[in-house]
Amino acid sequence: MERYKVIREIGDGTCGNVFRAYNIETNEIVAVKKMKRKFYHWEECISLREVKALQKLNHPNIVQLKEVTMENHELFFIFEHMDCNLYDVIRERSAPFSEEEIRKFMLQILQGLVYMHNNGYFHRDLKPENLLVTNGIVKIADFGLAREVCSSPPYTDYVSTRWYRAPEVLLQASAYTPSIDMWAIGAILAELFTLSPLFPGETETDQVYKICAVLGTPDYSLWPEGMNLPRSSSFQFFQIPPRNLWELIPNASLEALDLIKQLCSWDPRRRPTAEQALQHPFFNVRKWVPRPLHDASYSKRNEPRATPPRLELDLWCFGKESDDLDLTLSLKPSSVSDLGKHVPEHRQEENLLYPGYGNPPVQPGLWPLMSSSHRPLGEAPAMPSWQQAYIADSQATALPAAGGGGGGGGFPGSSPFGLFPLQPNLMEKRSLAPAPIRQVNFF
Ligand SMILES: Nc1ncnc2c1ncn2[C@@H]1O[C@H](COP(=O)(O)OP(=O)(O)OP(=O)(O)O)[C@@H](O)[C@H]1O
Repeated sequence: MERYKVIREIGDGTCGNVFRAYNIETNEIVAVKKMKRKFYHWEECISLREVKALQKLNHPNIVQLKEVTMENHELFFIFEHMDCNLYDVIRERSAPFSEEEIRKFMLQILQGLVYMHNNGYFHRDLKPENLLVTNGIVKIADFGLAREVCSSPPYTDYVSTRWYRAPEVLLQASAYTPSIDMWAIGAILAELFTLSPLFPGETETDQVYKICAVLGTPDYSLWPEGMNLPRSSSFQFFQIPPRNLWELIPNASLEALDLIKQLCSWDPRRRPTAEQALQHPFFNVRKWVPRPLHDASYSKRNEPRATPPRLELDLWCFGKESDDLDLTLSLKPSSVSDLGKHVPEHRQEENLLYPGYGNPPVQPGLWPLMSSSHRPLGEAPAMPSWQQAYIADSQATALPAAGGGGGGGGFPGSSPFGLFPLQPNLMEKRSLAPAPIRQVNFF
């Protein structure tokens, strides 16, 4: 370790202290993570999950482990240095991120996650603190809890941060899948919009309550397997109707709300995989511009916005011909003029992508939602076969071999997305509160 000179401490985690340091031979700035526990054998060190996972993972959106060193029974990881973590970035914001900024963050995180899941690992502790940022580049860090998908359940040592913990983990499922990472991604996506955590539970029970308060109480139709989890029988589910995500996250587009809703599905099998999430219309926004209506008020761009219209989302237009089977989202405004006021103010070049822009309207604005899975409304996205096999026997089943991305349930050229209708507006509007001082608890 004499090759490194510590500049200052930059992180104090559960497992280690992290320091900004530089290599005195090369002057390279690095992050040194000094593990808190002592190690007595080198074998102990190299069998650590963080080492095993990071040795195998090499991706621009995964923090790079450069070196592992043991000295006087102390273990040091030398990482590429990143400027800050996403929690710091969120905390320092005085105004919400634009959707474009959020899209850029999410794109990178999901790309790292696709790579990781396709290589047979899931993270199990995704949270803003574990997403490191330098000049807009985001990298996934802290693989201390990363699990090989082929390791055998039960997973008794799980200790992920509560606010981002998936319901199946809270309800003590003994086996779970990479979809627990997708739940965390949904919570993080929502937080990027509001700058506040979506499910800030103070205890495990409160955590389930907070989830119910947003998604509504689950039942057999929403999550049949969930009702039989060990803790479900002893657990008093709070009977709470779902909230309208639009009200909770007023600055998010319909596409973003839909992605959050799908990622934060009670049933892990309804959550899109990372690969599927990347195919969601949220990442294709320029292709899915709503058709502007012929409404004079829309052209008055500088006028203050009226109260948002009440919109009802619906799926329709299932034709009988195979070519007609793409899902189409219809906006059903309470009045045409309401919709005109609601239509987002896309920049000129975005509007140009919509064929027929400027034509007199003949029908409400439509977004095709790129589904060729032809599943009925409300059914879970098609589950990749590896995930089915994994759940089927609750035993070790390795993910398909890594590589450019083919495995892990991706559907190049198609997407599993349909929209679940947004819930009725049941509760009062939550304001955009400044990010709270975060207390992160572990069990
Ligand atoms: N490569 C890095 N570059 C810059 N900062 C880093 C780096 N790695 C970690 N940090 C900082 O240190 C903090 C703690 O790091 P890390 O999460 O790896 O430790 P931990 O002990 O495993 O933490 P946790 O309590 O989340 O399990 C991070 O949130 C981040 O702010």
